[in-house]
Amino acid sequence: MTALQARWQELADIKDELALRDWFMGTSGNLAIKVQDAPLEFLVTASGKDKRKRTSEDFLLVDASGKAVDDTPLKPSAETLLHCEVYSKTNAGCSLHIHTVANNVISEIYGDQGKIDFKGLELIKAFGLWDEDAVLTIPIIPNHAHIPDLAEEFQKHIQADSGAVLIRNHGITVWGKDGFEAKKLLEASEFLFQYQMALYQIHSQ
Ligand SMILES: CSC[C@@H](O)[C@@H](O)C(=O)COP(=O)(O)O
Ligand SMILES: [Zn+2]
Repeated sequence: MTALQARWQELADIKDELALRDWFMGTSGNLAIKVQDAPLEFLVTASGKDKRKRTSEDFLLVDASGKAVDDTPLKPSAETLLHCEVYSKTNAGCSLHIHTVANNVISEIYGDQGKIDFKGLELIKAFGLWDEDAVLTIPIIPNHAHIPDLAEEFQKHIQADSGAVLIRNHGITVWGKDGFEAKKLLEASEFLFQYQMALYQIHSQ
């Protein structure tokens, strides 16, 4: 199996798992996985597809600028530039972006603060935060419609080889060493958002 085939299968399996959670409503979401460095090439989801279906046209290979490497009628995700920022600034191997009700609601409630902090919750350990008084901060950025502007805003918050950024009333992008790590951060983030939303509802009664 070539590196390309191995990464394709890895990303297709992640896509299926996220689809089972119903995390691709209305064709939203996009996924990427690095295939090689120097020159950088990564697989990214084709734009506008029903990501619950598994087909041979789900992904295409793009370069560091997000352009298709091969001659193909497929269009890279509209948000490919965000994935480009991740791979150009870190050693991450996988980046995932989804829209959920919980991540949208949390991004709106805490959007004016530009971040949300989580403290004293077991699941922040998924981000490597093991100390009792550790705080997980997830930045929240404005949802610029112009993707180069969004990518510019987004890249300011890429400070490590793994992380997460919320885009206000849009969704979340996470990245990690490989598919397993990125999916772990995504699931942990969504747990934390659902928890916070439930708490908010109780407190506002
Ligand atoms: C159809 S709503 C979602 C899109 O506008 C976008 O935010 C998204 O996540 C998916 O776009 P795509 O171009 O399919 O990768
Ligand atoms: Zn999106």
